[in-house]
Amino acid sequence: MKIQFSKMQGLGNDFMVIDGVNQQIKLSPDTIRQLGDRHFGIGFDQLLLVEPATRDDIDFSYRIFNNDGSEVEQCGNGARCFARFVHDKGLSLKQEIAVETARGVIYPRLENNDNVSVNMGVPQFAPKEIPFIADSDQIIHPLDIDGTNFAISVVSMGNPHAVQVVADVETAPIASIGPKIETHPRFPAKVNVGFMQIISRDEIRLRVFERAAGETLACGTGACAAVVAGIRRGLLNPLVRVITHGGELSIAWGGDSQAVWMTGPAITVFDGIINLQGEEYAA
Ligand SMILES: N[C@@H](CCC[C@H](N)C(=O)O)C(=O)O
Repeated sequence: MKIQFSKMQGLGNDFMVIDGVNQQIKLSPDTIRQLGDRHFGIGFDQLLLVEPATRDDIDFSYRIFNNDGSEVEQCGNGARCFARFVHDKGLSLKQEIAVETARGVIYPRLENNDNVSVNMGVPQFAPKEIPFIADSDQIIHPLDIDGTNFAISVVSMGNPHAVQVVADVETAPIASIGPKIETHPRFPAKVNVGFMQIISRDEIRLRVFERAAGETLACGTGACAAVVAGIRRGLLNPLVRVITHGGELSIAWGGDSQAVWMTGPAITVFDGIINLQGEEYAA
């Protein structure tokens, strides 16, 4: 079975994007892991599967898999690449698209300057995947790691994030503390771990140790979560420039029950065809 795909990236967070509207695709977690391998496969942080809408009021469904094969609820950089993909492949002529994800509908919009803006929905502060946080008014939660308390803010952008403020993202212990927070027993569904350095009320530097994927060059939902956490902590203005190792995003949030807006690039690197064996690839 041959599968056509595009390799895409948003700020260096990279994706294998598959048209599941015109191709019948069924991939096992094992296969996704193999495809995601940077030496033996195509290599990506996440695989995005574009599928037909299940309802009349939306345009597409969109499924997201980390490169370990696990399916996740949301992906910000992926949402921008998804919008660029359906437009460039002629699957939709609309400038603004309604897309169903595992955790609600989001609305990517193609801008005239090649950027994509996405209404990422309303953040949540006592997400159901983090049962110990019953009080959404509590903005900072202590988290014990090997006897040291880390002051984290928990934000769900559909997927879970634990954000902390650090003095310098370049020297922050991402590789050692990231996995410990990701797999901390207080996060039974695991968590994406954000390290945010406040540069000013309008600008942050951010590194994210992503759940299942490890540190990526940028994380879109991580940027939304960090800005929301910073605004709730009284450290940031409603419009913030987020600088990552892969480039910059603009994140806007008006507070309370308002949706978060994310704006940034979405780039196609190449198109490809992969020849896969086995019936699991042909539905
Ligand atoms: N890179 C993404 C987030 C992908 C999913 C994440 N690793 C999770 O497990 O929730 C983004 O840009 O948001």
